[in-house]
Amino acid sequence: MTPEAARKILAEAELICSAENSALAVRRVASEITARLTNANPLVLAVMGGAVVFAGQLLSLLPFPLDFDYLQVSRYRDNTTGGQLSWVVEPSSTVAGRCVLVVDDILDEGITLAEICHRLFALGAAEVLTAVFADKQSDCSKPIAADFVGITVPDRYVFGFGMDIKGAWRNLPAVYALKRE
Ligand SMILES: O=P(O)(O)OC[C@H]1O[C@H](OP(=O)(O)OP(=O)(O)O)[C@H](O)[C@@H]1O
Ligand SMILES: Nc1nc2[nH]cnc2c(=O)[nH]1
Repeated sequence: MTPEAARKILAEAELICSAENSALAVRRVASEITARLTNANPLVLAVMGGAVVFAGQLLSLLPFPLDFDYLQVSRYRDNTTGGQLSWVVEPSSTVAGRCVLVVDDILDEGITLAEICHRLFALGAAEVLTAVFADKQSDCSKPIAADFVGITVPDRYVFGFGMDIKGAWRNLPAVYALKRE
């Protein structure tokens, strides 16, 4: 996408969650995770690339021992609707016997997070917990619910705070919804 096209998309978009409220949501999630996992020595796995902002901010707010690694799956690529899930990077650290905390930007249909949890249990994880920055409201039932949720977003395509629109605007500190067609 050209820089001009990216700027036009942002200019026409609707603010869903300000930078201030996004930061507050991360702090609240960090407190909830701390209360639950202080003594668990978890392996925190960020789902790249969408989790980059959430995971980065969250990690610095977790005041207990943990290991960090990442995995990568892709289902949307440059589209605004999901397709076939493909594994780009499998978890490389040893997950067997570990308490694993999966961190992702958004839970939409839930297919991505459900597949990741399934894979981690297959690799022998003792416990798998999930944290998403945004949970999308939906009338359809999802195959998984996240253990920790930052904000709820409407059933529209959203971007910012790690979430992209055709590769652009992961770097925004706030969350926006794409202009309605
Ligand atoms: O709940 P679902 O409907 O399965 O969608 C959620 C997934 O979609 C996005 O990933 P995407 O495939 O766009 O990859 P990305 O992280 O590279 O943007 C997002 O980062 C979540 O992992
Ligand atoms: N950027 C982005 N990625 C998604 N993956 C699943 N739903 C969404 C969404 O609304 N925005």
